[in-house]
Amino acid sequence: MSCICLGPKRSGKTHLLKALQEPDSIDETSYSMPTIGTGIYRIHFPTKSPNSDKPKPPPADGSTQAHHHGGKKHLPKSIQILEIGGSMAPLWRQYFEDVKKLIYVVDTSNLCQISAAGVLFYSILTEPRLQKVKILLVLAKMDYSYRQMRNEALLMLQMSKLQKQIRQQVTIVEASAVTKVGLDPIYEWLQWP
Ligand SMILES: Nc1nc2c(ncn2[C@@H]2O[C@H](COP(=O)(O)OP(=O)(O)OP(=O)(O)O)[C@@H](O)[C@H]2O)c(=O)[nH]1
Repeated sequence: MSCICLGPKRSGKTHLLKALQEPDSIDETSYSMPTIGTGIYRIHFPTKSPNSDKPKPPPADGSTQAHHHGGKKHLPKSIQILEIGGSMAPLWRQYFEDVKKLIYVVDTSNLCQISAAGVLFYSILTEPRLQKVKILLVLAKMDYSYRQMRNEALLMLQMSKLQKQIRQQVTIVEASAVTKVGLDPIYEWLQWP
């Protein structure tokens, strides 16, 4: 799978992917079972009609191919993402072959586990097979977190130090599966090659 989603147990991966797949399927009462093993999600990118700012629903045919129109290259309409459960962390590396994009989800509302999340993140960034991979760091559950938590989370992940040492391009997005904050930049990141 060319796009994988990793992160510690209960960090919010399943919730986020479900929200990206079907925004209305998640609210503050939703619960996701721990992922034992892996899960596959097909995410359709919202499209904007020329006369409206409202995203249009995904195409019924589920088509995914990039195509050319009037000489202009169009972006893909959907992407498939493999989520690997946090309980599978010791086995994550079995899934690192042929990965082009990697989403790493951290629970920003739980600073107690963030150092452990950082250690796992570092092991991903130093993995030889992932040196050319584009990385999206999602600071999840932002609806639970107060404003300053973003900076505290990045500090505890030692991001400024890490970014000087690593070769990958890391994009950071604050998101919430409940309020849908951050979903648009994630769609954009996923859609662009
Ligand atoms: N308030 C809030 N709660 C969230 C959000 N995302 C996840 N949660 C809560 O956190 C729980 C765990 O989220 P999951 O998405 O299952 O976590 P996961 O990373 O897939 O966990 P594993 O399957 O163990 O790897 C959910 O059941 C929700 O209760 C969010 O954006 N906001």
